Amino acid sequence: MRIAIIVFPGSNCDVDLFEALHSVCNTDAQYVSYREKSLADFDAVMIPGGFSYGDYLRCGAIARFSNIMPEVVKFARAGKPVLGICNGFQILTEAGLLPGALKKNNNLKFICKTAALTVENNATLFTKQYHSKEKIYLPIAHADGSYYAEKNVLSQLEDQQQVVFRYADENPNGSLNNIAGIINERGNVLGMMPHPERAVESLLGNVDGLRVFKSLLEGKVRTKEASR
Ligand SMILES: NC(=O)CC[C@H](N)C(=O)O
Repeated sequence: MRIAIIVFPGSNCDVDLFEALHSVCNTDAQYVSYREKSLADFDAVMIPGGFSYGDYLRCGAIARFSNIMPEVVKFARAGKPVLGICNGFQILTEAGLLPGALKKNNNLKFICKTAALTVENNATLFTKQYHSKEKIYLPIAHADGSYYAEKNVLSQLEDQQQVVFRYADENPNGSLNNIAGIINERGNVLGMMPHPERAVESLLGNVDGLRVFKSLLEGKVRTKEASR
C-alpha cells in the first residue's frame, strides 16, 4: 500500500507518522508537499499533526486552501482511505470532509498527556483490529481539541456509529459526547485528536496506536511489532 503523508508548513508529526508506517509497518510511505497537485498512485492519504501555518486564524483554516487539498477532497470523495491526526483532524473539518469543529480546550491550555479512550466502533477500515469497547491509551497534545457539532449532527454521528474513539475516565478538553475521533458516513475518512503514530513500538512504551495502521494495512504487511 502506497501512503501519502501530506506536509504543510508547520506540520511536526510527519516524521513520526513516516516512521510508524515505514519503519514499523514496512509499508511504502511518501511525503507529499502541500504545494503538490496530484495524489495519483496513492492508496491512502494521511494528514499528520502539527501547527500548520502556525495555527493562525484557526487551526487548519489556512491549510485547507493549499494546492493539495482539492486533491485530498477528490481522493476522499472517491471513497479512498483518508486519516487525519490531530491537526490533520482539524484540517479535515475545515475542508468539510468531516462534520463539526475543534474548539479551544475548555481550560484554554495546551494539554499534553496520555488519554484513556474506548474504541466505540471497531467495524471501520482503521479500527478492525481492536475489540469493540476496548479501552486503550494514546497520547494527546493539543490546544484546540474540544469537539463541537450542532445537536442534530451529534445525534447523526451517534445513530450511525460514526463516533470511533471516545475519551474514557475523564474528558480532557470538553469535547461534546467525549468525542476523540469520528468517521464520515461512508466510512473512509477518519479524524482523531489522539496520536496513534506516537504509540507504535514497545520502545515508545505504548503500542496501542499500532492497530490503527495495521487495520488499514491488514493482510498486506507483517509488521515488526507483530513479529516480535
Ligand atoms: N499535535 C497537534 O497536531 C496540535 C494540533 C493543534 N495545532 C492544536 O494545538 O490544537
